[in-house]
Amino acid sequence: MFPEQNSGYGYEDCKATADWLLTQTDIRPVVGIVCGSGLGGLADMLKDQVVFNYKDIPNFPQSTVRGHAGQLVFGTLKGRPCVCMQGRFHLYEGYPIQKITLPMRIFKLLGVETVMLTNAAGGLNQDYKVGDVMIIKDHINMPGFAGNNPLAGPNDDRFGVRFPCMSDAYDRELQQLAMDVGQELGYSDFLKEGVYCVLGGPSFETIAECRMLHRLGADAVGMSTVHEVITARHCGMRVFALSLITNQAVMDYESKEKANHEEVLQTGRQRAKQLEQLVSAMVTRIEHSQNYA
Ligand SMILES: O=P(O)(O)O[C@@H]1C[C@H](O)[C@@H](CO)O1
Ligand SMILES: Nc1nc2[nH]cnc2c(=O)[nH]1
Repeated sequence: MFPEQNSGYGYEDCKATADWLLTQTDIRPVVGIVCGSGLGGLADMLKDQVVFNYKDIPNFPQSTVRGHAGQLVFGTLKGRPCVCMQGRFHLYEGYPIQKITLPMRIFKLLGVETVMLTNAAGGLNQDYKVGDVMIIKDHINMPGFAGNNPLAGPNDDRFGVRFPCMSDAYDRELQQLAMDVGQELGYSDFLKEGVYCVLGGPSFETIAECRMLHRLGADAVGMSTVHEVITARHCGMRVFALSLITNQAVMDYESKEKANHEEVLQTGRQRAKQLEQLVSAMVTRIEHSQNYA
């Protein structure tokens, strides 16, 4: 279950991949962006792009899900050097959890300081509507309750400590920045803040499961992000994450609604432009160790 040395996920493997990427481009990213299902258009915001197919990057997994293009895009966003994953990996694709999160460690070794993650999620909070954008303030890691945590196994201190704190996983300044920027852009009507719960997928939830998750304090449910957040925090990157509420979780036996991936992708397309505006405006205002003004 745990990665052995030479498993392909260790420090040396991540370093080899990061070093290889750094020989292929002069861009030295300080922001890393992860595109959720149907949100790959975020990568199109980058200027002066250098694009790698995942299949050409040593050690990198392959995207297998529709709506996840499988490209790593380097470029600049309003002058800030960025790297963007156009396609992420999920537990249900069959990858070991350490492989799903490997890109976070590669981000770190590329010099990334801030990670911005996006996902598509089902809304559990009855005040949420399809198309709302939920700024994630906290998470519930259901697979983690069963021991499925990306940090399980030997700890490599070069990345971080054995027992990282998660009560500050989601950077509060960045949450506030998102709210401020969202307000300036006129997005207040569809901006929310809430708790994201990750499940393993790929099946969507039953009605009883949705009711249970809601009672436990989750506002939205999905199949990603949390493993990446844990790994990113472990190695000391700042984290911002948001969910696009692509569908309403079915909570009622009378409902005719059925969760489906088509609706997820369709909602992504409808909100794409506003999400691009929000993320790009935030990127220009995040402070980094170097000044790009
Ligand atoms: O990568 P994300 O979390 O955005 O993808 C969600 C979860 C499933 O992969 C898919 C279901 O439609 O969207
Ligand atoms: N688990 C889960 N993931 C999603 N991704 C987008 N919508 C949903 C949903 O309703 N449930």
